[in-house]
Amino acid sequence: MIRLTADSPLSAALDAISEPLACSGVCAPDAPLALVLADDGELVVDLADPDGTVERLLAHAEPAPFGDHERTHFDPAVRRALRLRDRGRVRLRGFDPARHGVLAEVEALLSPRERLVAALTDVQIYPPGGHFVRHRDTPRDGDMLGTLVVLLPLPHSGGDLTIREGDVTRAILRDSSGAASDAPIREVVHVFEDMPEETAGSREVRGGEARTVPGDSREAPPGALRWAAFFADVEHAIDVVRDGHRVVVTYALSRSGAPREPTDDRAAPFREALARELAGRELLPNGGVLLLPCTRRVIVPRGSNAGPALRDLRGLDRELAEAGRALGLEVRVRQCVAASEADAPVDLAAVDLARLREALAEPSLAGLGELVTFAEEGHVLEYLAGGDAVSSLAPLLLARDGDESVLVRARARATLIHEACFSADGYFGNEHYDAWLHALVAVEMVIPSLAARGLVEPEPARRVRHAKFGDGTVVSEQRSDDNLMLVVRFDDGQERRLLRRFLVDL
Ligand SMILES: O=C(O)CCC(=O)C(=O)O
Ligand SMILES: [Fe+2]
Repeated sequence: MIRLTADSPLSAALDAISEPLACSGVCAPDAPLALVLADDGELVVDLADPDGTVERLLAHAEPAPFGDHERTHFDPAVRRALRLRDRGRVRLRGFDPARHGVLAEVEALLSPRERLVAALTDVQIYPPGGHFVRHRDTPRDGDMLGTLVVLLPLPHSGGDLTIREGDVTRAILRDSSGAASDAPIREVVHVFEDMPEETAGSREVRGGEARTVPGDSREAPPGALRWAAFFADVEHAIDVVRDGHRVVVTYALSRSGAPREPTDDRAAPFREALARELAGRELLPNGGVLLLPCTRRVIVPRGSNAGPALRDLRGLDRELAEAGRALGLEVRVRQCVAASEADAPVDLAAVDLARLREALAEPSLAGLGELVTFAEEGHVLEYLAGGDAVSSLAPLLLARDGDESVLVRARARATLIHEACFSADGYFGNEHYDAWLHALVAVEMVIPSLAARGLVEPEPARRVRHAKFGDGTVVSEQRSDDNLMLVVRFDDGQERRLLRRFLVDL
């Protein structure tokens, strides 16, 4: 197994591509805002009477829980918020993610090849002191890709929605205190993983790569809606609300099955580097498999026997897989296990090996069973304690000897399959999960040998002479008992099998 590190052209090309994680924007409602309840009228969002609005909402609310493994808990230290009792059946009048073009924006960034659908899942009210600690959203099913949060225009301060990736935390949805006053009404900010902190969450866009929705750039009126969308596996948190009530409507964003044409060629630098490598002689000369650890997790059903497919890859990972296919390579997905993120030191005492063993025994993770032993022997723990900069066990665990190369990816957001097993500061979904797991995967690209790539020089023809048959070209050599025989195609067109000693080299 070979590790292609950051100084290799492929790894360098990969790491130079920035990965979008989230986007946020502002848009105007197209009707007076109201939450339409399933069978009990509607809750009007009255901008002239925010207190009355909140009071009406609270009358229909219940405490919001969070999920911890197979249990659902209420604990204000983790999540202090209320939610509408009718939440799954509520409709928001005045805004629709598809109608307002928000869905199209999110697709362009987070799901370039597949249309998304947005399902309203929750209406949450954070009172003063309300918050939600760092967590990832519990997948509702294998199609869930991200979360869209729409902030209702009710005055409050604090309660920023922040995302964290690697060691960078940024606000993607801020309180309404004046923030929207000079915002163009339809401008959308794309948040890239390596976007400098000072531009994050502001309206500045990153040179060339972020797009602004065409259209008017009027001042945002006071009733504008601010929204943010992010991958569901991105860690996020709601800071403490200082004053007022923060009210958000959240939508699950799921893959719809309908294809979409990508609007940008994000993977181009990698595809071009790979094309150059395939034309050269260094990469897997005897053929083999190139492994790219993914940055986004995929969602697999617990207990399923089928591993993830290409379609299950998210964001840039999918684009990279398609880049391999565009070059004619066979591309597959391999499940793997990797360490917790390097910047989040693992509390070794908190590691629950029994849980890890249980997770790895999942049929969908078949083949990873030996890792249980690996973990039990303490290797995983040693590795985690080492805080390897690559933050991935992938290079250690994925590859078979000999015919495989692992591309080391600086931003492989490698996390244990069942990160609850290893997370020192907890993993909290919105509800408990009982059927779906986040899993780390790698893209496998089958690299043909140099010969199959047409890069092997044909052996120069070997000419011989026979006293009777004249000159000919050696086709093959055969050993018969102790005699060396040559098969020769003579210039008269006949092939003959003759003892070596009756032939002279020319
Ligand atoms: O309140 C928000 O902005 C997001 C809420 C959230 O993270 C969740 O419901 O999982
Ligand atoms: Fe969340």
